Amino acid sequence: MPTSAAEAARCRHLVVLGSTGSIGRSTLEVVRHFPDRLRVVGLAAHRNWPLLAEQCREFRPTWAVLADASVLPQVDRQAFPPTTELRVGPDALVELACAPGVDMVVASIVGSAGLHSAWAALEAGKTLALANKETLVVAGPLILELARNRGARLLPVDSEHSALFHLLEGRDRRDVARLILTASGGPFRGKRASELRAVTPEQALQHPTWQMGPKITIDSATLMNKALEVIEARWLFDIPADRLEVLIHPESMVHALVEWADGSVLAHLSPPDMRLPIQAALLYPERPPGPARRVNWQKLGPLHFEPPDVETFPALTLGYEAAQRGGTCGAVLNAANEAAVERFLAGDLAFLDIPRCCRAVLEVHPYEPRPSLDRLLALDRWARQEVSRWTHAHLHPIP
Ligand SMILES: NC(=O)C1=CN([C@@H]2O[C@H](COP(=O)(O)OP(=O)(O)OC[C@H]3O[C@@H](n4cnc5c(N)ncnc54)[C@H](OP(=O)(O)O)[C@@H]3O)[C@@H](O)[C@H]2O)C=CC1
Ligand SMILES: CC(=O)[C@@H](O)[C@H](O)COP(=O)(O)O
Ligand SMILES: [Mn+2]
Repeated sequence: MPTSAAEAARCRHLVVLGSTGSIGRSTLEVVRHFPDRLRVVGLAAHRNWPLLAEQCREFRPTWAVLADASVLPQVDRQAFPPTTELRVGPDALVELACAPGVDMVVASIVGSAGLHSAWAALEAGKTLALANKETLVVAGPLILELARNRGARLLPVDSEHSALFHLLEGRDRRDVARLILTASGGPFRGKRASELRAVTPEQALQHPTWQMGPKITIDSATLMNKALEVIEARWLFDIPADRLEVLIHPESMVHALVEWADGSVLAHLSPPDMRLPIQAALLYPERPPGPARRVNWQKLGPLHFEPPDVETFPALTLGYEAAQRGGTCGAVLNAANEAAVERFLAGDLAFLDIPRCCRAVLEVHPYEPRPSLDRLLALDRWARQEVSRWTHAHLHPIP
């Protein structure tokens, strides 16, 4: 806790949305490391009330939210400290995102379910530490316009985008030739499509370098994560898709590179540890020593780079197409992918069907170049129904 008035004034008041997930838990590790600089005033989860209660007992926030109200009958209110007000439902989540006295909102809910609360935080002028890439994939231009209009700062947490944000800071964007995002290649790097027909969720959930939640881990295996990141970067850095490149880098030590017009390249290196980009956002613009692992240059060994295999991993091509066309494409691709990943994890869809199904939905969707937020949300619902139809029409036993 801050000990003087000066320290208290420097202390940032945080709300962590999705505190029970992988990014949420890493965020709380960073907070634990900086008790004088960061104070948690609100925590939110979907249904995992035992972990939320444990986090509340440690961090003593003013508010806690469970976004899924149907979990309420199971909740033991005595598990929460009496000083924490527990609220339930999606409206409570949105209210928490714009609560008074909150400086920064960490958006670490997974999927487009995180969009409303991220939007509310920006609308209220809060600084948004954005891990939830789907918010920008679905509604990038609207989100950036909102942030501009409200004078709200948007700090990327996604490791590649955090790296690019810091590499580009203070530089003249007109001198950028290309932005390069690295990808680990996932657990199936080097495989041919014919070897991936019978992939199980357990195999696809074995990420080689990062410990993450299930949805993004499957996205890494299909390379859809990089597809979403191309769209995220397209809006965040206002750069056309043909100047965004993806490079497979299995060590996940280099997160992004900026190639300047004169041919020089700046790279961002750190071990694969999300506590670093999270800390960079929470304490921005300062970079004090924190809990993240550091590069050991003596033991680092060789770093490898290779082009992505888009024949085996066609999701990446979908990302480029959606980034180029813009409009409704991001929302439709994202929702189709979320629904397809859910079905794959449930055993209803084969691994190779994830990008096939996404392409089919993207191709038949009623494209609009400048959709409203309501239209994007309607298309999100529509795309999920289309995935259901597609799955039923293509039902075949998974070998
Ligand atoms: N994990 C990582 O290293 C990285 C993640 N990201 C991005 O960060 C986001 C979070 O990822 P990750 O932490 O891995 O995901 P997890 O699945 O680990 O955590 C998701 C969190 O969101 C909550 N949640 C899920 N659905 C809802 C909902 N409908 N309403 C409210 N809350 C909900 C979960 O609550 P509950 O526990 O109760 O289910 C949980 O707290 C994603 O957008 C991902 O792409 C980006 C870069 C790296
Ligand atoms: C940690 C992070 O930012 C993830 O988005 C990561 O990039 C996923 O790994 P892949 O590089 O395999 O997609
Ligand atoms: Mn990333």
